[in-house]
Amino acid sequence: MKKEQKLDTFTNNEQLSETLSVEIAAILAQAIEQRGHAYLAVSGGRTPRALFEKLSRQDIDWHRVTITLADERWVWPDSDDSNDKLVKTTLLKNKAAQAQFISLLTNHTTARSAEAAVAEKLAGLPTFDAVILGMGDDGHTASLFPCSQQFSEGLDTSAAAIAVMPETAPYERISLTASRLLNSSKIFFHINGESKLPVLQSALAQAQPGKLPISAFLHQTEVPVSVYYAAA
Ligand SMILES: O=C1O[C@H](COP(=O)(O)O)[C@@H](O)[C@H](O)[C@H]1O
Repeated sequence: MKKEQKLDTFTNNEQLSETLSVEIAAILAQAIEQRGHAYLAVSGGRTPRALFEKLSRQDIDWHRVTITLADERWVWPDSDDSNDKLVKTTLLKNKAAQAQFISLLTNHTTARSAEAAVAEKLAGLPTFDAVILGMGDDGHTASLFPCSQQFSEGLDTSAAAIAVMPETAPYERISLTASRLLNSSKIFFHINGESKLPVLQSALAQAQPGKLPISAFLHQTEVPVSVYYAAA
C-alpha cells in the first residue's frame, strides 16, 4: 500500500462501526469549526447499517452537515433496496435528524433520463470532507460496476454523476463518478465479510483498475484513503 493508504482490520462490523463513527464525527466537527459547514457522502447496501446507527448518535452540530449518497439504485423510495430509504431510516435520526440530505432520487422513470437533474442537485456541493464507500464482491464501489458499459466512463468523465446499467447486478443506478467522489478531503472504505477479503487483496495488489473499480480509488495519490475491514 502507498503511504497515503491505511488498512485497519477489526474483529467485527460492530467494533469497526464504533471506531469509524467516532472518526467521521471528528472530521465533520472539525470542518464545521473551520468552514461553518460539513459535507459527507455515504454509501448504501447492507454494510453501513450499524455505522449509520452509531453515527446518528454522535454529538455534533448536525444542522451544519449536508449528507448525500455516493450512489442510488433506481427503485421506488420505499423499496428495501433503496439507498435513500436506508439513509432516511438509519442515519437521519437521533441527533443526525437535524442534518440536511440531498437525495439522488428524482421523478424520472429511468436513471438515464435523471442524469442531468442529479448533476444539478450536486452542482452546489463543494469538496466533501469525507466520503464513505463500500465494495461489492465484484469490486464495484458506489455504483461503478465492472459489469457495465459505463465502467470506463465512470472513472474518466469530469461529470459529477452518471447513469449505470449493471449487467449482472439488479437495477439501473445513478453513481457519483470517480472525479466527483475524489473531490474529497478523505476517502474511507468500509468493507465487511470474508468473501470480500480476496477481492480487496487483489485490488490492493493491482494498481490499474482492470476489472476492479475500487483499485482506481485505492491507488490514486490525491486523496488519503483508509480501508476499514471486518470479516464478521
Ligand atoms: O449496490 C451497492 O453495493 C455496494 C456494496 O453493498 P454491500 O451490500 O455489499 O455493502 C454499496 O456500497 C453501494 O452503495 C450499493 O448501491
